Amino acid sequence: MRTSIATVCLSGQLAEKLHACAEAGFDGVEIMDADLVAAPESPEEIRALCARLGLRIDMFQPFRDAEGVPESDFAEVLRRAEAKFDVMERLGTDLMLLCSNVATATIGDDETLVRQLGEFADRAAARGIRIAYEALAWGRFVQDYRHAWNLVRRADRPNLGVCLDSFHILSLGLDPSGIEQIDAEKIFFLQLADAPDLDLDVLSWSRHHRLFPGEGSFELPAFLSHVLRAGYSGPLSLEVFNDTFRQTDARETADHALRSLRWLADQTAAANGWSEDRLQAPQVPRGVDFVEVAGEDLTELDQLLDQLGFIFGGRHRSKPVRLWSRGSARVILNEQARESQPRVASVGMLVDDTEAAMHRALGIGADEVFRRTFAGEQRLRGVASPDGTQVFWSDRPPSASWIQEFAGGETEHAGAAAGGAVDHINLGYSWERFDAAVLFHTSVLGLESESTAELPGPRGLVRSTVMRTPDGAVQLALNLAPPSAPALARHVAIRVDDVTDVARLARDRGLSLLRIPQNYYDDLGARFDIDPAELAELRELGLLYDRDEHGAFVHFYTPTFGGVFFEMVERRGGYVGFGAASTPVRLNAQQ
Ligand SMILES: O=C(O)c1ccc(O)c(O)c1
Ligand SMILES: [Mg+2]
Repeated sequence: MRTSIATVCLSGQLAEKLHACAEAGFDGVEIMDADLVAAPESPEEIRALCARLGLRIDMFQPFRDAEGVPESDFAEVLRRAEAKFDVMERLGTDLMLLCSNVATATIGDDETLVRQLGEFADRAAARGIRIAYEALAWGRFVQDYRHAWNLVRRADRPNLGVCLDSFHILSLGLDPSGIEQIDAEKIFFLQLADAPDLDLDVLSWSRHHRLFPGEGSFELPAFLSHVLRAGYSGPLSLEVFNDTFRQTDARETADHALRSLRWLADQTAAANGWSEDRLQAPQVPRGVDFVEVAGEDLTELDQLLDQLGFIFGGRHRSKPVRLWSRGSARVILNEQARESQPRVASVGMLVDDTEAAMHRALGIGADEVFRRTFAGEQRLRGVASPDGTQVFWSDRPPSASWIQEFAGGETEHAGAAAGGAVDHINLGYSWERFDAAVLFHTSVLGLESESTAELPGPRGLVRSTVMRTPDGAVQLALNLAPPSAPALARHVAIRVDDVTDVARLARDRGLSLLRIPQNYYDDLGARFDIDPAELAELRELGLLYDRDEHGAFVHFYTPTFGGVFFEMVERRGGYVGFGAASTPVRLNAQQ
């Protein structure tokens, strides 16, 4: 599989983009005309730079508004084209992307389109250039790839083929299986992009909201399967117009982009039983082994965990690290951190095979992390997620030999007796890293995106996407902070049998829970036909409440310590949500 990427995906000037693509490991690039026009380097210098970086210029793109024009205007189209053929010659690339006409077409009959495409191709042929014709979803007369293919077939020129772009095909809901009817040698190029489900005009959707494969809702492995079954063997190229990636560090985006292609190639190969491009299958986590909070001084968190009924599991024998547990929920407090603010530094995942999990992660392109260990200590293997939070793997069942490294606490039995488990972990991301985080959790951990909600907070809308294992054993909520708001604190939610009990215990031990306004309880009474005694108890303890068709959810939040807080939850019946309705109240209370 050769990999390529359109320069339009990245931020910066053209030369910077090319460096980023090469460093990430792409084989080639599609150079966007506008990027070249704005570059200080000549086409010859860009050509030399690409050669030095080992990047092939796979395509020059796009040429617009050529076909379907009155004959009197077509001479001008050809004059423009010749000027760009000159540029391509200087760049040393022979493939030009021609988009279907969106602006100047006034003639929509196929005879005219075929004749003009043929003439355009003949001019290109005289220069040794090939033309890849792409149906844009908002083209004036040509929007459907099957229409574009039909015109190309009828024009019947050896140097005229089609460019397939997953966005234009899947955004219109076209059946991609027709791709298999296209002659393999006539698929000149393939552009790949994912996108979220949006009810938006297709032009704005395409220009602002495309995503890398694995981050949106298109069925890209199925799409790519059709293209490969058709016999396409050219590069897999990413063309992602996205406001966020245009602003983020080009190096980071290029790495992120290549990971998305590795994921897609692997998924596609797996779906078809092909052995090429296969990675180690993901080790879907069976549960959370531990959550590590790091900070300079975590004594307040020792107190907090004690108030929440966690049992002290001891001190690490060689590091300033302490263990607390409640049922199967284990929290590690690590004071080796350089930064003073407490934060969620790592999450341990229980898997069947840690080596396989590591292999998978490295195959996708994640970066391995190293922790200093001493003789006789278990060396945990793991990788950094896009924002630096580390993910470690532990073998299941929790043989947890690392637990033996802690001494001086209560027995593990005491911790187990307290009862509890990690229900979910809520991770806040800045706007630049959110999509990369979705891809990381999809591709490395094998989690699936569930629902996305937008919740009003005092500093703007917070977008929240739930990702979980198919069996729900690991549930993460990925939250996207509004761009101007401070970083979102992260939290760990612990599921207990009786949250009311835990709240009373915590209060008796001196913990002040997050203060919930009385208006919230008045509103609860309006939203639900709730037993007055129960409502009074919720109000008295400061508990939050939600209900769905399966059951109820009762929960409370602790105050925030630096970048971390805890939530204690009780699920009654088969309640499946996360109490999203009370999130705006929580965000305001935390202000
Ligand atoms: O939005 C556009 O103009 C545009 C240009 C080139 C492409 O390949 C494409 O898919 C869209
Ligand atoms: Mg395209």
